[in-house]
Amino acid sequence: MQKSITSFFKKKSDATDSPSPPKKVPKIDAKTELPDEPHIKSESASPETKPKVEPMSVDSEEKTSPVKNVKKEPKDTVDKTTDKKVTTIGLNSTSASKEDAENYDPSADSYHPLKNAYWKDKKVTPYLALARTFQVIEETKGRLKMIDTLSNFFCSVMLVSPEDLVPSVYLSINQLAPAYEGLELGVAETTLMKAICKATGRNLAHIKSQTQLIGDLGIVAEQSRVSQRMMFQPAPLNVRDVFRKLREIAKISGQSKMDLVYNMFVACRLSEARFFIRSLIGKLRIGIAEQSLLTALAIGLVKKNHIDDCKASKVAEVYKDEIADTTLLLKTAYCQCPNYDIIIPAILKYDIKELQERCPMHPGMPLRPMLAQPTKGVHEVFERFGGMQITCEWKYDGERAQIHRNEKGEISIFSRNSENNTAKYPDLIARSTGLLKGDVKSYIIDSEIVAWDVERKQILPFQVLSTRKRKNVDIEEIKVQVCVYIFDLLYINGTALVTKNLSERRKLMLEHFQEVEGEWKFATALDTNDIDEVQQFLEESIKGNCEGLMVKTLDEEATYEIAKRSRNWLKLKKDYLSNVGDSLDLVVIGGYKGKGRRTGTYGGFLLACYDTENEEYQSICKIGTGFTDEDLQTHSEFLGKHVTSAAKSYYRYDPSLEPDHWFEPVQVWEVKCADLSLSPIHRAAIGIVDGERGISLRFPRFIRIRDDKNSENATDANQVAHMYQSQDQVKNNQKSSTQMEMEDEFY
Ligand SMILES: Nc1ncnc2c1ncn2[C@@H]1O[C@H](COP(=O)(O)OP(=O)(O)OP(=O)(O)O)[C@@H](O)[C@H]1O
Ligand SMILES: [Mg+2]
Ligand SMILES: [Mg+2]
Repeated sequence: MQKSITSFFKKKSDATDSPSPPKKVPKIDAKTELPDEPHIKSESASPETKPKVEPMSVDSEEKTSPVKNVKKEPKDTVDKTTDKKVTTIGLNSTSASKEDAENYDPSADSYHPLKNAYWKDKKVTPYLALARTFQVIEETKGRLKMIDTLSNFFCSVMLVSPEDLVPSVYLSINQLAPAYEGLELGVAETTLMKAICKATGRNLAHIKSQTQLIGDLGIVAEQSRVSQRMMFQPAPLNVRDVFRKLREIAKISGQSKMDLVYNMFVACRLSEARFFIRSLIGKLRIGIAEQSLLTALAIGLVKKNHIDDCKASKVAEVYKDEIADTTLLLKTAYCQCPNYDIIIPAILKYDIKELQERCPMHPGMPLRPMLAQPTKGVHEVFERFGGMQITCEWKYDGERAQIHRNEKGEISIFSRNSENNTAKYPDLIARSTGLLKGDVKSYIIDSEIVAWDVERKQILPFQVLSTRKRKNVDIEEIKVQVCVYIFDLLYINGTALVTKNLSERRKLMLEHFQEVEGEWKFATALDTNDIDEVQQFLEESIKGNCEGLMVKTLDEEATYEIAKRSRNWLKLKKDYLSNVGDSLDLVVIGGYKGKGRRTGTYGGFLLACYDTENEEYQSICKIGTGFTDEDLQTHSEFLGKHVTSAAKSYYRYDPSLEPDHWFEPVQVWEVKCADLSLSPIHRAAIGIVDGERGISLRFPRFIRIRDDKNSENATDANQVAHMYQSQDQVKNNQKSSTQMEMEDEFY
């Protein structure tokens, strides 16, 4: 263990001591070729090395639509706005030419989603059009431009080949199915390298060394294709076939998997090879996150609605309000129905205003959980709720679990993050019928799973739960027993309850379910509006091994707000009521090499919060406290596997903070601090509280890894601003404590 970390540091530190320029992605054009290895000439490759091309199935329409049958478009549809940058398509010509395909550019200002959709005659979206879209997105800096480009492509698909919208969307986020189904590609790089060798006649050592040099097998694959002359060109790929085949590849293994990859790869042209290979590796590298994708879809839809009276590039300005409304409706529907197979046909068929009712929640499909806001004491709770009826529940410190049962009696368990945790809890499934009372066919309950000491009949700390195995759990081998504390009911026997008030939901919960000692319990609750009783209940919750209380409205403003961090659920924690009120969950983006006792591991780290609006990570503090030696070993080993050669374009930081190594945004840590202050260096929440200064944490301390949160669920910039503003000293005199800011020293 120790050895591998030391050698990792040695290798990496060599690289950092004599910095080499960041690996650049070479621009590809038809003339770019990798230098041929001396013993292989691709054009005169021997018959053995020459790929045997087995073209994949071709859409029948493509085979049978002879150019002469394609109707000429009337001349009066000429798009006067089209400039030279984009090839005008299908206006005077009878069909899309090779050039149309190769020059396809949905980022051009003059792009017209209908006229520039060069595949409109065939109504089947070429994979090359999608690959070209990815290619221009990869070269685009700004997020808005990126979204706009994607929306242009989506709009074209909506107009001319709507059947391809679902596969296009999945391919854009590199998913094969809804995230909660957990169908993943992740083909090993060596398997892909072998397929590339076989298809291009290059040898493995060459492909490996090029990949090391360039840092991206996708680019290497593309360059290898460029220099390869084929005996005959297989039929062009299209989006729906590629998607279908990728799903197939994910489900099979061994030689047939390898063959399928090979058959697809030989049919790739130009940048198709790059993105096809990247899809298989599982990293598309174009940075389209879920929220950007939903926005792009919404804009695409508005562009489609106004295709006749507005140039695509102007739609964003002219129909600003409609875009905002559409985006909100789409994102809201996605929170209760995170499934593009359902949402996309619905947006194509119905008015967007009907989306929510057309895509209802149902068991088996996770919904985004309602979240709570922090408070710093009982007084703040009463200030907020005034005379409203409230209830206090113990706040259990385990793992959030949304437990679903569908009509067929199948149970699924989802994490806070909508990940499918069903395989982690076969014990819960085995005992799930004990919970039912009366006639229950389907349900969705909201709960917290905690580790349970069977002998002492008491709750165990979170740390114990986190040692439980995650995958392929065998019920006989379970060491950590769990008890589920149920606190809400969201769906029962075919009816969604989210629009009902908590008191009603709770009544139904008590009616349909029963407690089983040490297995299923209702969260301990107290309905009271007496401040002393709340205080006392808080003390009791701590004695009962809980973190504090959740205080919730019962009858007024008491619906279940999907995906919202609601003011109607307040957290009241005992542990750090003092100044900050809550811990933060932050993303590790960089590491500083340790000195002295910490030599050989990282000694400190750079942390960031996530700004959901700009989709960027903003530095918030350096941290070097709270780690055991073992923690540092574990972190260094894990993060060492996620080092990147440069900061991501979506990291915001001051150059003075430059760490020894940058990391991919792959891990979230829970961190406590003494307080938050304005900072001239850090960028968290910049522009929200102060135009030029961000916010940083003073005396940050590592608490634990948050495996149940992904980087985009990290504490958001708005939450940071809110936490800063609600500190007593800020509220009292609104003055910053910049001078007090200190950097931790790492030893
Ligand atoms: N009675 C309860 N009602 C609601 N949530 C509860 C209850 N008991 C425990 N919890 C847990 O408390 C969480 C809310 O507080 P917590 O500080 O743990 O949030 P978190 O997971 O860190 O997320 P965030 O900080 O984003 O709110 C819920 O997500 C749930 O997992
Ligand atoms: Mg928690
Ligand atoms: Mg928290």
